[in-house]
Amino acid sequence: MSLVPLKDDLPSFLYQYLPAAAAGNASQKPFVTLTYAQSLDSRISKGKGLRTTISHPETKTMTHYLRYKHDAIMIGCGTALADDPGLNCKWAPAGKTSSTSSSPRPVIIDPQGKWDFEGSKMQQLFREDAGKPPVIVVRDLGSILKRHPDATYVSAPSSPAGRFDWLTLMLLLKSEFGFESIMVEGGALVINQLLSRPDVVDSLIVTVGAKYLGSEGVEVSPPVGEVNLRNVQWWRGTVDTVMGAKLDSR
Ligand SMILES: NC(=O)c1ccc[n+]([C@@H]2O[C@H](COP(=O)([O-])OP(=O)(O)OC[C@H]3O[C@@H](n4cnc5c(N)ncnc54)[C@H](O)[C@@H]3O)[C@@H](O)[C@H]2O)c1
Ligand SMILES: Nc1nc(=O)c(N)c(NC[C@H](O)[C@H](O)[C@H](O)COP(=O)(O)O)[nH]1
Repeated sequence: MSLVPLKDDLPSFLYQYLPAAAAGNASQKPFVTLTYAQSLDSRISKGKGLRTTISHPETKTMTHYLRYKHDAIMIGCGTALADDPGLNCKWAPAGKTSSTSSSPRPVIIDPQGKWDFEGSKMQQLFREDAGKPPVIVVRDLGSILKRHPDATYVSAPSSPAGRFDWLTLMLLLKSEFGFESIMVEGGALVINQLLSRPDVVDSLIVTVGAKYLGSEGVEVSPPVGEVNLRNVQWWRGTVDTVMGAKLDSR
C-alpha cells in the first residue's frame, strides 16, 4: 500500500526532534525518539491484541518519514504479537524509491523469546528485499525454543523480575550494532516506562487522532504520575495533531 505525500511543513516542524539536530553530540547513547499515536482518551489500541488505526494517512506518512531518519525501530513483543508489524520504511525523498537500505533495523524486546520471525510480515518484507531482519533482545540465549537463522538474537542483563534497564539496553544496542538512533514505536508497556526516562529519551513525538477508543482500550499513562515536557510544539493536520516535545528532567 502506498503512502500519501508528506505534508510540506512537517520536516521543518520535526527537525529539532530528530537525530540530525543532535549530530556532533558525543554521546555513548544512541539518540532515542519515543513516538506513538493515541486517541483523545489516551488509548493506543481498541483493546489488548487489537491492531487499531489512529493516524490519518498524512500522519502515517510522517511515521514512515521518522523511520527513514532512524537506524533502528524498537517495539515490545506485545506489539509484535498483536500487530504483526512490518516496521520497514515506505517513504523516500523525491526522485528516490524506498529500499531495504533506507529502512530501519527492527529491534524486538522479547525477554522470553515469545515472538517468532518465521511466518511474520517482517520475514515476508525481508524476503522481498523490502525490510531488514530483526534484532531480538532476550534474557537468556539458551532459553529460546525457536531460533531463526535470519534473525539476530542478543541477550541483555535483566532485573530479578526479568526487566531490562533501558539505558543499559540502549548502550548495548549502540555498542553491538552501531545504532546511532533508535525510534521506539511502543507499545503501552514500553511507552509507559520510557515516559519517565529523560536520561534515555531525547525526543517525544505523539500523534493525537480525533477519536475516542473507550475504556477497554490499551492506555498510555505513566505509573510514576506527573511527567512534564519542554520544547513543546504542535503541528495541525487535516484531522490529527502532532506534538513534538522533550521530557523534562527536573
Ligand atoms: N498506536 C500506537 O502508536 C501503537 C504503537 C505500538 C503498539 N500499539 C498497540 O499497543 C498494544 C501492545 O502494547 P503492550 O503494552 O501489550 O505491549 P508492548 O509492545 O509494550 O510489549 C510488552 C512486552 O515487552 C516486553 N518488555 C517491555 N518492557 C520491558 C523491559 N523493560 N524489560 C524486558 N521486557 C520488556 C515484555 O515482554 C512485555 O510483555 C497493541 O495493541 C498494539 O496495537 C499501538
Ligand atoms: N503512528 C501510528 N499510528 C497508528 O494509527 C497506529 N496504530 C500505530 N501503531 C504502531 C504499531 O507499532 C504498529 O504495529 C506499526 O505501526 C505497524 O507497522 P507497519 O505499518 O506494519 O510497518 N502507529
